[in-house]
Amino acid sequence: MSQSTYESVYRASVEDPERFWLDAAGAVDWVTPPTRALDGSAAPLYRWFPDGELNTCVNAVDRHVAAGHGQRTALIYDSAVLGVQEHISYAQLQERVARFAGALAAQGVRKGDRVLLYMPMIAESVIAMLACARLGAVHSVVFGGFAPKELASRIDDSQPVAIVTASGGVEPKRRIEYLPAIEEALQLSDHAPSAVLVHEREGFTTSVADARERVGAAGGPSWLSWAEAQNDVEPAEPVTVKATDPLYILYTSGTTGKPKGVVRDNGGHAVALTWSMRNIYDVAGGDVMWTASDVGWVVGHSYIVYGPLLAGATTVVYEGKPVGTPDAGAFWKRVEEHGVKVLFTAPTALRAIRKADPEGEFVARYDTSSLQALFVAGERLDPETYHWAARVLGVPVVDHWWQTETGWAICANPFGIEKLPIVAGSPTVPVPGFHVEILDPIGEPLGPGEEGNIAVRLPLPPGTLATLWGNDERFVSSYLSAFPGYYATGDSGYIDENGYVFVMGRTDDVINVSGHRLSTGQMEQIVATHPEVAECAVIGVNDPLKGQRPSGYVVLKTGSQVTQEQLREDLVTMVRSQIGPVADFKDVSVVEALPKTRSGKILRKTMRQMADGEQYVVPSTIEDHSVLEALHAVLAPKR
Ligand SMILES: CCC(=O)SCCNC(=O)CCNC(=O)[C@H](O)C(C)(C)COP(=O)(O)OP(=O)(O)OC[C@H]1O[C@@H](n2cnc3c(N)ncnc32)[C@H](O)[C@@H]1OP(=O)(O)O
Repeated sequence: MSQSTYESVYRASVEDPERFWLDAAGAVDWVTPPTRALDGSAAPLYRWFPDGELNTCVNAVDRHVAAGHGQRTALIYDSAVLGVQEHISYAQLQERVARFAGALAAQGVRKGDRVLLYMPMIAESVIAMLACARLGAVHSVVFGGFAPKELASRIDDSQPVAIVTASGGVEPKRRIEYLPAIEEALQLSDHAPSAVLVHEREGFTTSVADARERVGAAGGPSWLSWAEAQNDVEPAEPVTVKATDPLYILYTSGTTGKPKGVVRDNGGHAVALTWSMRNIYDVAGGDVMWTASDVGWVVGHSYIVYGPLLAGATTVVYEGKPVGTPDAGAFWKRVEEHGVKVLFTAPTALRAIRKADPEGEFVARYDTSSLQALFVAGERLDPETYHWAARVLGVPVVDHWWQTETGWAICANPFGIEKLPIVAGSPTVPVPGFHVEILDPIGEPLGPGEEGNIAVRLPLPPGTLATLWGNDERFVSSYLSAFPGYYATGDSGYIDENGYVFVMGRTDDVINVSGHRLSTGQMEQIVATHPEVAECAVIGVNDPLKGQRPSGYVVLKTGSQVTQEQLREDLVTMVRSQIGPVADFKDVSVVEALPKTRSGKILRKTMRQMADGEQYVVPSTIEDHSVLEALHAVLAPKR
C-alpha cells in the first residue's frame, strides 16, 4: 500500500468497491471468511460480507495474544482527576474481558441481547464493551453527561437485558453519582432489565447495597457489584456471530426528541476500522494512539476502543480535561509519558488549551517528539485554531470529517497512503469508499466551488450505519429519501477544483456544542412546555470556545409577570434536567415576537445569521418586517 497514491486507492475503491473491501477483509481474522463483499438485495439497505462469520473481541484482543503480543500494553488508564494510572497488557485484557463476559452470561446475556452501558472514562468501560462483543451481545453506551430522561428513552428503545454502570464520574469540580440517575431512568422507562452491574468506585455516596435496599423490595432488576457479578463465574469463550449481526447501537440526536439508534455491524466495522488505522492514521501494532474524547461518543467507540485494539496498538483512556486538570499542559504531559504517536481530539479542546496557553508555553515543558500527527474531528476546525496548533506542536494537524452514522471518516488526509497538502478549513479529500458529491436541492450534481448538500453515493462503505435500531423506515426516511441513491449527510459544503471538501454547516436543526451533537428542536420542545412561554425558538449561535452554543428566544404569554431572571433559571434547569448538563443551555432572551413567514414558519436561519453577524437576505415571504427590525438589538453580536 505504501507505493500507492491516494488517487489510485480512491479510484479502486469507487470503481470496484466489492473487490476493494474483500481485499481489505483479509486483514481480519474470520471464523468463516466471506466469499462475497456486498449484499444489495434489499437496496437501499446494504449489508457487507453477508456470508462471513467472526468475533470482534477476538480480533481486538485474543488474536494479539495468540500472535505472541500478550505482554504488549493494550490500554493505559490515566486519570488526571484522581492521579491514578494503570497499564493493562493484551493478556490481562483478555483475562478481564473473558471474566466480565462470564459475569454478563451468568446474568442471562446471550448473543443478540442488548446491554446498556452508562460509564465514565475508566478501563472497565472498555472491558464491558469488549465483553459484550465477546458474547455477541449488542452494547449501547450512553454518555455520562445525559440526564435520566435521555437514559430512559434509550432503555425503552434498546430493551437491554442488563445495564452496566459505575458509582459515578469524576468531573473537575464535582462527582456525579450515577446510581440515582439509573434508578430514576428505570422509574421513567417501561422496559426493565433483569440486572444492573455496578463498578463500585471510592468517594461516592451511593452504593449497590443502598440501591438494592431501596429498589429491591419493589422487585425490578437485581443489583450486583462488579466483584459480586464475577464471583464463581467461568470466563466466557468468544461467540461466533455473522458479519452482519449488530455489534453496537449508539444513539445520536435527530431533529426530533427521539434519538436515533445507529446500528453498527460486526464484520464491516472490523474491516473498515482495521483499514482506517493503517491508511488514515498510519498506526500499527505497538504504536500508541490516544483519542481524548469519551467512550459515549462515536469517536470513543471507534478510536479509543475498537480501532487501536484491532490494530494491536496501545490506547489511552483519559479521565480528565484539556485544561484545569490541573493545567493546559495535561495533553502534552501524556504525550511525553505514554509516547503517543497519534493524538486525536476535538477542536473545542484545542481552543480551550489555546485560550489558557496562547504561546504554547506548556507544550515547551514536555518532550512531545513521539507525536507524529494531531487529528481532530467532531466539529469544524477553524483556521485560527489550526494555525495555532500547527505552530506550537510542529506536527501536521489533520482535520477530518465524520459522523456518528458513518463510524469513521468520510473525508480525511489519508496519512498512511499519502500525506496530502493540508488546507486550513478543509478536512481534505473523500476517504476511499466514500463517493462524495455535492447536490442541489433537487439532487442534481453541482460543480467545483458550488455549495450544496453533501451526499455520499450508495452503497456506503463497510463500518457505516447498517440501519436505525428496530426502524428501517426511519433509516430510509432520515437519510436515504432526500436524494435517491445517496446517503444525505445533513451537512452542506462544496468541493473545490482540487477535490478538497469544505464542510460549511448543518442543513437541519442539529448543532454542535463543544463537539457534542445536540438538537435545538428538542430544546425548543422543552422550553415550549414552560407555563409562561407562548412560543419560542432555539438556535445555535457561534461561540469562540464551544464552536456553537444554544440560544433561546422566548415570547411570553400575554399578561405574564415572570421576570427574565426567573424564566432563565427555570428554562436552564428544565433543559439540564431533561437532556443533561452537556446541553449547555444558558442563553435566554425574552422578545416581543418571532419573525415568521406568512405560512407561520419561524425564520430560524435568518435569526442565526443575524446573531452570527453574517449577511442575510430577508425572505420575500416574511409576514412582518418590523419583527425582524425589533430583533436586531437582541440578536446582533456584541463586539
Ligand atoms: C466525529 C463524530 C463526532 O462528532 S463524535 C463526538 C466528538 N466529540 C467529542 O469528543 C467531545 C469533545 N468535547 C469534550 O471533550 C469536552 O467538551 C471538553 C472540551 C473536554 C470540555 O469539557 P467540559 O469542560 O466538561 O465542558 P462541556 O461543555 O463538555 O460540559 C458541559 C457540562 O457537562 C458536564 N459534563 C461533561 N462531561 C460529562 C460527563 N461525562 N458526565 C457528566 N457531566 C459531564 C460538564 O461538567 C459541564 O457541566 P457544568 O455546566 O459545568 O455543570
